[in-house]
Amino acid sequence: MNLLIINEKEAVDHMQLQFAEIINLLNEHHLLIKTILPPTVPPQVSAIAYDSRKSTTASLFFCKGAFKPAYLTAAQKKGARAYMAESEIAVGTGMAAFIVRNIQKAMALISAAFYGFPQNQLFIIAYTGTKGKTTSSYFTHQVLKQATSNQTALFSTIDRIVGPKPQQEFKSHLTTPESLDLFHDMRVAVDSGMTHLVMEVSSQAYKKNRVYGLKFDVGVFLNITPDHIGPNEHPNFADYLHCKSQLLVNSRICVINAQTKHLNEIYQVAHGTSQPQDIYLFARRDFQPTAPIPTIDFRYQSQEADLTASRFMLYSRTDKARQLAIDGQYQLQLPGTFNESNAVAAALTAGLGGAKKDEIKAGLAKAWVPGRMESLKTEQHGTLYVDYAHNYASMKALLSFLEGQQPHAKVIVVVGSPGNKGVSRRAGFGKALTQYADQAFLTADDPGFESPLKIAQEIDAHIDHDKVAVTIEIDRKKAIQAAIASAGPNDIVVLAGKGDDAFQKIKGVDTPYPTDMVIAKEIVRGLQA
Ligand SMILES: CC(=O)N[C@H]1[C@@H](OP(=O)(O)OP(=O)(O)OC[C@H]2O[C@@H](n3ccc(=O)[nH]c3=O)[C@H](O)[C@@H]2O)O[C@H](CO)[C@@H](O)[C@@H]1O[C@H](C)C(=O)N[C@@H](C)C(=O)N[C@H](CCC(=O)O)C(=O)O
Ligand SMILES: Nc1ncnc2c1ncn2[C@@H]1O[C@H](COP(=O)(O)OP(=O)(O)OP(=O)(O)O)[C@@H](O)[C@H]1O
Repeated sequence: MNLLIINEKEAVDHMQLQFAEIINLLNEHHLLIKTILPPTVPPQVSAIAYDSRKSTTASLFFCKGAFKPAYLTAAQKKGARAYMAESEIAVGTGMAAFIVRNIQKAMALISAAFYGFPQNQLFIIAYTGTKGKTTSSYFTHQVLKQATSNQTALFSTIDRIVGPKPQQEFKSHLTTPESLDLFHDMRVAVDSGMTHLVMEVSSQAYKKNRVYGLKFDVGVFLNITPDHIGPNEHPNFADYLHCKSQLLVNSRICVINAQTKHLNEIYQVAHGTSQPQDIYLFARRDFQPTAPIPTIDFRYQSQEADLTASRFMLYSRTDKARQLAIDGQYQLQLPGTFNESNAVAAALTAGLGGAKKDEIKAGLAKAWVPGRMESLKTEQHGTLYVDYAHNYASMKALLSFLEGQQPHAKVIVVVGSPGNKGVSRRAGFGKALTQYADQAFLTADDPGFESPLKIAQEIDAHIDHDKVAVTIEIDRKKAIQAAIASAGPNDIVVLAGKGDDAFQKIKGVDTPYPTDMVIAKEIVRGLQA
């Protein structure tokens, strides 16, 4: 954390924004309603902030979201000289003020300008999709890291890597950072010599205008299934799809998984702003669309997939695909047929970013993602998997893959569902468990302000008890202990939903949690002793 502060200082020391530039930018985007410019206030800022706790002298303060006037007062006390908001704020009297139609859009534009439009100095690859964003981003990053001699940044749900030094790696708070943080981190990346950036773009990022005005070199649409629909996220599926599709509107080159649901709608969105020669589609070799779809550029075929690795072939099918020269056999140490699809997306985007076939092969062969399909083989209690599967689609993909690999194994799953979001996941877990599990331990997973017991009971209500033996154990560690203890040597134990998370979100507090894998290893050691 310390180094980020040092970098922040290095990065922002030379930054300044004139009020005239702010006004021009806001006017260009029809966002400015009114300015208040007291003659006593110097007409420029040398810092920007949206959090009073981080506000500094001579700064511009953005009043957004669940804002309280006390935050502006706090910022002013620290030397903020201007604020931007959607309406005038009485406690800001005496400060310069920019009243705007949409504070989130305005903040994104001003942040990009303040940090000197760092995006123009980066080749940016962005992923969206209900599932696979993090995995594909890690795959792509690991390939490009080698291909660019460690000059590729990564902004993912798990980590942000803003420079080549080990100290320039931080845990993420959001999948896609707030716009100000995003442009700040891009600036640091550019100043640290980064030439490429791989990032995840969530649907919320578009909903909340965190990436407003940002153009990507390559935008990838992986897949979409109902998720993130609820009071704090999207009102309905149409809104979710609309927000996700915006990535393609804002990308110079679009890459689309042709097996995604709503393919034709998604392709039309891409086609609205990109010519067909800039749109690449990929699908499995045996994929047979049930309705006419645009030409598929790449096909891939699984050659060998087991519980620890997979090998697949990639074939170009069009002239533009052939030009990338990435046909061939690839190997992954991450199991799961769905990961082949993520790897194809990574191979394509890395190729578009300048990586050569051999570099892609070498990068993918070594690629690894924290908390995604991590396995632990035990002597007496089968094979354990820690995986971030946390909705119906991912749980189905995971469990059907494992069942296909070991049809006779007993499948034991430990899972919970978060509170205050993704409520549809509860029914989804019930359905997937009924389809694929023999035994389920329902437990806590970021219960937030809800009762974890009530959430577990809701999942349970969607399980067919003739097919699955269910135990509710809210203490996650005890649930994992019971699941492992009940597994025989040839069984499969899946610890789902938390991946590499080192906390449980309980009543607004990130409560430290050792991670599923750390707990599993400790339990296995204890059982073997
Ligand atoms: C609903 C939503 O998107 N909320 C986000 C939003 O909150 P907000 O603007 O209301 O901010 P707030 O934290 O309530 O506080 C209000 C304002 O007062 C400021 N403040 C607060 C306290 C103080 O002392 N001083 C002060 O100035 C805050 O910095 C903020 O600017 O802006 C905050 C950062 O500025 C985010 O942390 C917060 O994300 C919440 C926590 C969140 O979890 N969002 C999820 C739904 C999300 O975005 N998820 C997606 C992934 C989903 C997917 O996989 O598709 C993501 O991209 O991460
Ligand atoms: N292409 C895919 N299709 C279906 N399921 C997938 C795919 N890729 C990964 N998964 C499953 O989804 C889980 C989450 O994967 P990943 O973290 O890469 O997705 P994500 O899009 O970043 O998810 P989230 O938005 O929930 O953070 C994995 O642990 C795996 O079980």
